Amino acid sequence: MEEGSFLHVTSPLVLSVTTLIIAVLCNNLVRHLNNASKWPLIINKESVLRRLGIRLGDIPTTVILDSAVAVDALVRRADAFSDRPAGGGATTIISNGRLQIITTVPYGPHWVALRRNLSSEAFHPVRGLARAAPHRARALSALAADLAARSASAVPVHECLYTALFTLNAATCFGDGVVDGERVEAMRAAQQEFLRILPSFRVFSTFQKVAKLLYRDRWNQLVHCRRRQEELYLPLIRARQEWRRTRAKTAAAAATSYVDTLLDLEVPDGGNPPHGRRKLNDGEMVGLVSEYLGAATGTVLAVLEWTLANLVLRPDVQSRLRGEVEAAAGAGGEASCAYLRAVVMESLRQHPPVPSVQRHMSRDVVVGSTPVARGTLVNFSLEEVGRDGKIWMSPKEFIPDRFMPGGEGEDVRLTIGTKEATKVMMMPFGAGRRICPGMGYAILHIEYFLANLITAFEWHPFEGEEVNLKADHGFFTTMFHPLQARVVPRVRRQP
Ligand code: HEM
Repeated sequence: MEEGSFLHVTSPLVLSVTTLIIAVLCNNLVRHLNNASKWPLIINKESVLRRLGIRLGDIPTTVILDSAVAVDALVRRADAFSDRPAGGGATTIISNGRLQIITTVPYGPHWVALRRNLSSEAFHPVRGLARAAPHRARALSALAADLAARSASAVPVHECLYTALFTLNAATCFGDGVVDGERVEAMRAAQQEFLRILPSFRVFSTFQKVAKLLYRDRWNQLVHCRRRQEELYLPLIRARQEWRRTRAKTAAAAATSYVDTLLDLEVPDGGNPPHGRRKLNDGEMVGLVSEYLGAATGTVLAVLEWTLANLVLRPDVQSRLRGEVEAAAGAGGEASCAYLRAVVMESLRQHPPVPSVQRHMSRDVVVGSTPVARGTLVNFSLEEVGRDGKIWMSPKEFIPDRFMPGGEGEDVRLTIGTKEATKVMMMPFGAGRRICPGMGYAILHIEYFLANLITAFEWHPFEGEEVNLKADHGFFTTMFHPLQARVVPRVRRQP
């Protein structure tokens, strides 16, 4: 928890000038010392700045670990807890706040338009999710072939899942027929690199001019990443536009892609008269596409990898799950897969890929019994809620049965609105107005891939490769030691 660093307690004008001077001096000093020294580099800008009390990008933060307090704030007092910090995403940073994506846009009509478009248009149960079924089937069959081809050695599960999920999300994003394999691979590499370095761009979210001066290399890297995304995404957006124009008659039968919905969308123009609407511009489209590909791939991938790792460690859970899925398939898909859902819930409880959610206070509030000043960031830990020993029995153990009838988590729901807010034991998708709009899409894909991967293959530890559940807290929480497994194709019995 960072409390009121130097940058937040002095008048902004004095501060900017002082910081600018310190920044230039510090830059020169560090360069001089590093050039003069014949020893390996021991001084860096961060350490010098921190000693001077300057932490660019830091905002005073209050951390909330208690689920009841979190729900009270996020759900019951949503009016005060609806915004994330301004300038918190690459698109917003690079455009100096002019361009917004769903994650960063302040609560209001622009947010409503962007969010409704994703959850009600792109993820419409029939137009979006159901019509994307062929994309899902293709991605699964390519993944199964990839796993089978590698089954003689330790399978790098993360890598295989990444390729399959990114290809699937690129198809649901840009639509059928406009993305070829080579371009998907280039986009995957660019997006993976972008997410890897994204947390380091936080320094630009406050005092951007000073930060740009101090971290010029990092700024250039950010600009380079965005250019690369524009080079890759804009031609596909144009191709889809053209495809829609020429294939207008048959287009009604095709799946609605996210880009289709963005091309149709009109957002408030924020001008005068107040009710004017406008189309999205190129910068906004690139930002929204990047948000979609990043969120839809990284989260689902993390959940699948954590779940498979736990199944490798727990052959008993694995064979029970396989038995349930095969029985349901044998019954023509009529039977429900309660245990499958329980396994996914247990994985989300223990390993939420997004470990915390943030809200930025636009006025003074009290959270629990803690007064929180305007301008503060409130950080709600989702990880702590799911692992709270006061709520869960043996919280560190992987026990899907806790979500089965009679278990302590039997009634737990993931959608947390006012009705469900009485019994909140986990909230991996957040809560309140800004709860994740991709929940349905994510659960559909996690269960689809898990059910198929578990019936097509047996999952074992690979000799000499320990399954280690240590977490890597990057942009998403993933496995610090990516899963390497022995994946054995199963010979399915003929019905
Ligand atoms: C297992 C999968 C996923 C998990 C655990 C997850 C988790 C989260 C969490 C915790 C938040 C913040 C909620 C809050 O502040 O209260 C969030 C927001 C968001 N998620 Fe997800 N997510 C997942 C999948 C997806 C998918 C598939 C998409 C689709 C593109 C997506 C798009 C978004 C967006 C756009 C937001 C910002 C919503 C807003 O500010 O209104 N997520 N997600």
